[in-house]
Amino acid sequence: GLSYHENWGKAWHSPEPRKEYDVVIVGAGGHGLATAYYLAKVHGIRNVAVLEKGWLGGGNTARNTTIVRSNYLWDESAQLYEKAMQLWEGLSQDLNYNVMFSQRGVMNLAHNLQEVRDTQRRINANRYNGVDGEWLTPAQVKEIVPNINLDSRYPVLGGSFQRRGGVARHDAVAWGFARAADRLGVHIIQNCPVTNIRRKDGAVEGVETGKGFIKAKKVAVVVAGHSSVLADMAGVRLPIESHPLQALVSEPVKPCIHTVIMSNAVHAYISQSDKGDLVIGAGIDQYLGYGQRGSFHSIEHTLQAIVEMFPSLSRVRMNRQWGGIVDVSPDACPIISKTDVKGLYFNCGWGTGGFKATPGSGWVFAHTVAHDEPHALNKAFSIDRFYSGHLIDEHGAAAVAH
Ligand SMILES: Cc1cc2nc3c(=O)[nH]c(=O)nc-3n(C[C@H](O)[C@H](O)[C@H](O)COP(=O)(O)OP(=O)(O)OC[C@H]3O[C@@H](n4cnc5c(N)ncnc54)[C@H](O)[C@@H]3O)c2cc1C
Ligand SMILES: CSCC(=O)[O-]
Repeated sequence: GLSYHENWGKAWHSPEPRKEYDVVIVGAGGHGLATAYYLAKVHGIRNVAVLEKGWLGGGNTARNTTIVRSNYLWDESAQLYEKAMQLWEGLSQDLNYNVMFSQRGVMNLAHNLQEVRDTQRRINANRYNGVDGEWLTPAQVKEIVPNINLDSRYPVLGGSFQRRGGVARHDAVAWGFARAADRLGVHIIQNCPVTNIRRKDGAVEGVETGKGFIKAKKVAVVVAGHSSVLADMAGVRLPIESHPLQALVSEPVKPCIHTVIMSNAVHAYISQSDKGDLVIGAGIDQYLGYGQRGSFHSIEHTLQAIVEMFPSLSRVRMNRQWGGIVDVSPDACPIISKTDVKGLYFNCGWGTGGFKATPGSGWVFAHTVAHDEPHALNKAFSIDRFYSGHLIDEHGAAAVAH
């Protein structure tokens, strides 16, 4: 370990890898770091290494628009995301690190009769699962969002509102989980790409990395957009497509958006950061790619949609645009699962919406790795569903259609 002075101010150590660990987690994004934390805290498994090819929290965890909600349609999804929501509500205290979770509400707009019916159905389904949600009339939408244009080419006929939803500081989530896991003895090893997953007699043996071979009884892969790359190393087939997903922020302006507003039909969503930037996003670029960038037409389409809903923002300057690589599954639901290789587990397929699940994803994945069996909350999200056909289609709740 480091002396007090060496360690002073460091949130986590940077150890050299041991030759062997009980569990190796590939990917130090929010989900991987949360998995390590809950393995150590809940299951007492501390001989764990999180291997990260770049810097911790540098992937989608650092690149997302930070929306947190749990108002998904199907029981399996609503219960999993609601577990995450409940963990969010105590996360800063648990990690002793302010993740800046701001429950300012999340609004999903309806622009035609079908969306009205689908949205009201989802609110009722949410209530069965103990997920808060209410229907807003257009007047109620306007009361919460005074500068919205209700009468654009896509008239606002109402919307759902989840008041417990909101936003969080994405970097702080990664830093909080990393610091807490480190203090429980987890090794977080950055600049350590996994280049192969070694197997023997149908079981995982360990991983080859930029820092040499590391033996492990269990390997848990949480690499989001690179999931297919890692799966290929282990001969595992995943029904995952990797697409660019872009977002952008404006110059800081005075507080004018006090909640999160999402529209599937107009195809954009917006919130305002504590610094005053308007945080804007939409759907994926339709081509497959591993570049953390996207096409200009996606940004243009998104801004047209935003100006359609908020004409008053038409002269605000955009400051930054970026992209991530999202791992989209056929039913817009995650795969949190054992595989046919003994001791090898995958947690992926979160697509455009996994940040909101971060604590819940880590919590159930840690259980799955510790017990070699899924928790009741992720049992339905096994890779086998793509063989059995028991999909859980959440494209409608994915906020901005993939
Ligand atoms: C622009 C954008 C906006 C989004 N907005 C939202 C939102 O508002 N709300 C929401 O819920 N979700 C949102 N998402 C989705 C969300 O960001 C992701 O689902 C979630 O962050 C995935 O977390 P993760 O830890 O699994 O992945 P990541 O944070 O990407 O972590 C995976 C890590 O694995 C590492 N890795 C990859 N290959 C290797 C290797 N071979 N060896 C070692 N390490 C490796 C990567 O470097 C990376 O650090 C958005 C995504 C993007 C891109
Ligand atoms: C990128 S979309 C965010 C969400 O799913 O709420």
